[in-house]
Amino acid sequence: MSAPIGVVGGGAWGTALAQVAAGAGHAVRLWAREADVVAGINDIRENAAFLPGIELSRAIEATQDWSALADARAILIVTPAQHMRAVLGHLRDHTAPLILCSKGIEAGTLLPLHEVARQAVPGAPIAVLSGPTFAHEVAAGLPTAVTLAAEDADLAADLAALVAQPTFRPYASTDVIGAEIGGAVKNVLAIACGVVDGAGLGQNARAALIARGFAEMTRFGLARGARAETLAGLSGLGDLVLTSSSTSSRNFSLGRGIGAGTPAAALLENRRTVAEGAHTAPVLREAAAQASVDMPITEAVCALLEGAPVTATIDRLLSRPLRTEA
Ligand SMILES: NC(=O)C1=CN([C@@H]2O[C@H](COP(=O)(O)OP(=O)(O)OC[C@H]3O[C@@H](n4cnc5c(N)ncnc54)[C@H](O)[C@@H]3O)[C@@H](O)[C@H]2O)C=CC1
Ligand SMILES: O=C(CO)COP(=O)(O)O
Repeated sequence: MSAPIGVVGGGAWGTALAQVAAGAGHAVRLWAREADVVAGINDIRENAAFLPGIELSRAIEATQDWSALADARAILIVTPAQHMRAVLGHLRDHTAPLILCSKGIEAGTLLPLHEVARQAVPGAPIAVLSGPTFAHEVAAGLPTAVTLAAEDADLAADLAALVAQPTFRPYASTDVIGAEIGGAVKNVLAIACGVVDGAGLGQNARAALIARGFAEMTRFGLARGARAETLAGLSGLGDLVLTSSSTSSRNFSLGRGIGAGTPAAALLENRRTVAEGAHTAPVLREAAAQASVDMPITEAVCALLEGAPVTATIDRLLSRPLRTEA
């Protein structure tokens, strides 16, 4: 039997990706933080806390023991973005490729996650997997496609082949920063689209917001070295279209609640699942200011998360001076 695939993170997405890797024929070791998640996967083949209702493959072995990942041929990293550096500290001496599947930018350093991983695990080649992928659909075997990016084109192609299935199609890329920025920014834009929905502003407004949001993503991405075609691909526009129009998105749902009048703080209090956009928004605002990129939608989302009134925030966005579209 060949070496197993490792997965770090027993949330919805880590569990769904473990199911994908098992479906591609691999033994899978899934490191999870919660004892109840480990017991549920090993004993009744279900992650009831984060991915209920999906029967998990017997090829997945859950563990809380880091040494179980020692012989992994590749490790998928699927923790919330702001915990990634701490979690990677446990893998410091690993040399197997790490595939980062989280979406965000590190607070404080403003670093994209592949640079965090490079610092934390200096001997490991780094790749990024990102795209339109609601965990419950992927785990149920419904089809999708993702971007799998690594600076080394051969590594990207090898890792894509490692996890591919007919219903899970990775497209290899060498644009690592592009794949990361799309996923991070779309979560913030999904909150904004949820606000428009919750406030009852209509479908035209949401379409306009998606288009102007994509312009915002593109400005920021290009300033940080991303390629335009990556931003217009699966990990950028593809994921933006998905999450900006569905209540299956935690970020969209958070925005919808805010738009309907519930304070953001109340919606964020005591949640067990992660809405990454709420963590990314203030970091993105700071990174945009540092790069001198105008991101009015991101600023509006930050204001709403900080408790600004919905109507006044939307009025401010709509009363910006008229400008050219380009
Ligand atoms: N759920 C989805 O459909 C998708 C999620 N992602 C990304 O994957 C990443 C993980 O999200 P999900 O699996 O959905 O999470 P989740 O919301 O299902 O579960 C929360 C996760 O956070 C972990 N966690 C909480 N506190 C922690 C700490 N102090 N240290 C380490 N881990 C901690 C929990 O162990 C659990 O794994 C996020 O960056 C998300 O944006 C990406 C694509 C799809
Ligand atoms: O990233 C996702 C789908 O690609 C999941 O979106 P949410 O985190 O908003 O649920």
